[in-house]
Amino acid sequence: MSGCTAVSAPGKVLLAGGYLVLDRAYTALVFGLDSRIHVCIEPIRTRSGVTLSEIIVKSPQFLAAAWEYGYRLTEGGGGIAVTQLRASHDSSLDRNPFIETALIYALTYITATFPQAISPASISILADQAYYSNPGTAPSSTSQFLNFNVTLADAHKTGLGSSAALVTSFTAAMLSYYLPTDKFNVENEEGLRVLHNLSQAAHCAAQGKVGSGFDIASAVYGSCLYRRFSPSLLSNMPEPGSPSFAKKLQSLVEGDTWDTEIQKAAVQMPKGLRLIMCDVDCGSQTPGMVKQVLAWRQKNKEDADGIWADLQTGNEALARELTSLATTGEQVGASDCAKLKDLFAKNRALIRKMSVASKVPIEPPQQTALLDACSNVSGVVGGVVPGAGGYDAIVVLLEDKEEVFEELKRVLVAWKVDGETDDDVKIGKVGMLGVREDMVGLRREDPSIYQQWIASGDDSST
Ligand SMILES: Nc1ncnc2c1ncn2[C@@H]1O[C@H](COP(=O)(O)OP(=O)(O)O)[C@@H](O)[C@H]1O
Ligand SMILES: C[C@@](O)(CCOP(=O)(O)OP(=O)(O)O)CC(=O)O
Repeated sequence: MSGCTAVSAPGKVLLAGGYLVLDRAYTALVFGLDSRIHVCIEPIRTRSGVTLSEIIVKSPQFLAAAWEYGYRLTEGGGGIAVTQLRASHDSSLDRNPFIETALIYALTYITATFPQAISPASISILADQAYYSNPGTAPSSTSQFLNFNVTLADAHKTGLGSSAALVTSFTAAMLSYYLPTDKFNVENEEGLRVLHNLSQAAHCAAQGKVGSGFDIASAVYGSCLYRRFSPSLLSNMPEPGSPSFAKKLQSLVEGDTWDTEIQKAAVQMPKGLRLIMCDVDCGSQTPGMVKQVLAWRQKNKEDADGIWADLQTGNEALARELTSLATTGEQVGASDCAKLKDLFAKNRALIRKMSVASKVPIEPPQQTALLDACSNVSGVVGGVVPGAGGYDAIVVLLEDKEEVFEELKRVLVAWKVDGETDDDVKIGKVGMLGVREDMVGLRREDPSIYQQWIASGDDSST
């Protein structure tokens, strides 16, 4: 595994501050998770010694998940352009916009910062199980990763932020591989700042929209209190390939115009507590929730400002209480959690107020019933619908004890919704995801953990 560079980035859960975080006047509490997306990059090895001018990207846990790119420096400072290559004449092009955009942005930044002829490379992506609910199979008893036996399009995502973790670890792996450590190092603050800014730019470009970016922030920095960057920073970026794109990207990424605020110390997990994520199977999903909430807010400024201000106060109090319990360093038990319980209940009431007023099912009645049932389990502190809310997930804070975990699991496994609901949405099975919070963001990995996955990455056919 010599010449290999490997990193991983965590998934996320937005415990508090959904919708508010879209506006710089408010903040959000985001927890990184212990489910990670790993990226390993190495020189392309060929038996014949032929050198290919290609970057090959593979996601070997999925069927037919390989993307090959040719690359060239464009004229007029437009940066690096990539062309996806077909595996054979008759095969169709299966594009992966997140990989393609991260590749263009990373190569453009690399060549602008440290001009060089980009050497061919092979990149492997490996995701921890919890990102997808498809049952995987282990290729061997020692493998940390599973084969999902489906294509990426058929994989069922659990909403942990796979594209943000992917873009962040892909970008970090590329920059670490092609740049000398005095130009980029994930182990120092400046390296993380560059990684954050470049990953935000690439992720927004791939998504075709500028979101709050909390998912990229937690992929880079781990759990934190997050205040977003001004959206105008990215909405004014030119298209890749257009004149001076490379210089503009470099000065955007390295410049001091970023106003993101990351407070790591303000979000902590007390000793003796943990988070659990639950995936809810449901018959329908509500598209455009963000659009609808923001449209309602614009038309009902006064009502919305009141709810937003109360939620912000509650969210800050929640962060303060978690941090204050954590900083004692003492084991926290049920008797220490009365204030936390109260804060969860108050925040949920405000979210329901927002939900009813905007007519957007952020915490719909089906989720209220489920969260109430979870909150009644002895040892559970509270739960909320994370992020944008809706029908498909909940996050629960509980005492980190086997018996609490088992009792919660029993309630969830048996969960079914009886009776009619106004919106005709039935939530089905509720599953616990094998994840918990993790404070650590992007980190280097030992490439030997991928050995059995990337041995097949050798391009021995050429
Ligand atoms: N393991 C993976 N390998 C390659 N691409 C991936 C992988 N996981 C996610 N992606 C990319 O990210 C996209 C999913 O992103 P998105 O819809 O934003 O979901 P999420 O909410 O999980 O970020 C996929 O369509 C694919 O392009
Ligand atoms: C509404 C939001 O503030 C939070 C959405 O959080 P989710 O965790 O629900 O997001 P997805 O992973 O994109 O589904 C929008 C934002 O901050 O961009």
